[in-house]
Amino acid sequence: MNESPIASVQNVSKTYQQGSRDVSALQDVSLDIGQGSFVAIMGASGSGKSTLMHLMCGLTRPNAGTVTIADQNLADLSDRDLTLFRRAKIGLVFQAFNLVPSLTAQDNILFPLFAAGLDFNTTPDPLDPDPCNNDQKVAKIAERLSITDRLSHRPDSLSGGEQQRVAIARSLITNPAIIFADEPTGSLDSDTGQSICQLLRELCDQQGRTIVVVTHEPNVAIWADDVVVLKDGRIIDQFPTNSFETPQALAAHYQAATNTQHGGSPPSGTNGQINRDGQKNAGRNDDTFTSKGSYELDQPTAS
Ligand SMILES: Nc1ncnc2c1ncn2[C@@H]1O[C@H](COP(=O)(O)OP(=O)(O)OP(=O)(O)O)[C@@H](O)[C@H]1O
Repeated sequence: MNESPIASVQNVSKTYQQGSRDVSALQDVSLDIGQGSFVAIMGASGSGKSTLMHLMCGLTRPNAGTVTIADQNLADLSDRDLTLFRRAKIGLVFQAFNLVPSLTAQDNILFPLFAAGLDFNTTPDPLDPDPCNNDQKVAKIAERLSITDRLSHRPDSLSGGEQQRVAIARSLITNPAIIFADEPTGSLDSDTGQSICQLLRELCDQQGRTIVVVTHEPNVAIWADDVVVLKDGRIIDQFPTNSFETPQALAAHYQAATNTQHGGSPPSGTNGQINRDGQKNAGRNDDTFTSKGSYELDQPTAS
């Protein structure tokens, strides 16, 4: 990684309070994500994937360690400023799409722009070399995502794949520094899921987008550049996907990593940005928290 990472997690630990018990979700995790890379975070249920993603999104704060996104240490932001930062700099994509049912696709896509206090009708997007107003911006993104003819439709008249494309368009509208996708194909059939993966890959390759995907699925992870494996709140392995020709081969390596106490064989091609540690049992024992689609969404509840 030649330049400073777009996302940096350093020695981060997160413990949840559950009644009188402490539940350790992450232990001394360090991870750097380079600008323009596509990273998949894998791990069994309860391994800490969503917690790590929430920390990087600023949806929750660590008990120890630092999270830096686009050169901003999130600990230096008040809750309000953190919300504003998240709206402007971070794109979120969810398994359940989380579109507002009463809004058209066009208005769903535009929503984060207004939530972030941006308006390309009055102030051109400084990050876009081709100045355009709000509608032109939506049109441009929609064309890239092949949803131009769906913009006037509400979510209930869109297929699952189209809804996820709208959700990805929504995540792009503010030109975020990084896009986080939590099980983005989890509600889709396998072919549609693969087309969404291909789209994410193209956004990375063609537009230099930085993409972090949380997934259980090797056939999603194989589209990434690198896979980070969590087990019991620790990173136990990190490997580039180009060593694997098929999702099955990737799955075999992943299984080997998670079945051994300290992870799989030393990852080839790692860049020293990942700390790998042994395991510590955290266990999953809380049902007050749902990792899928339960985030603070910065958008209105459907009426
Ligand atoms: N709000 C919370 N309160 C108490 N414990 C929590 C809370 N959130 C997560 N945990 C616990 O932290 C650990 C990590 O949870 P996390 O949701 O990050 O795992 P995950 O890998 O994303 O799981 P899944 O794949 O099932 O979504 C688990 O033991 C979980 O029970």
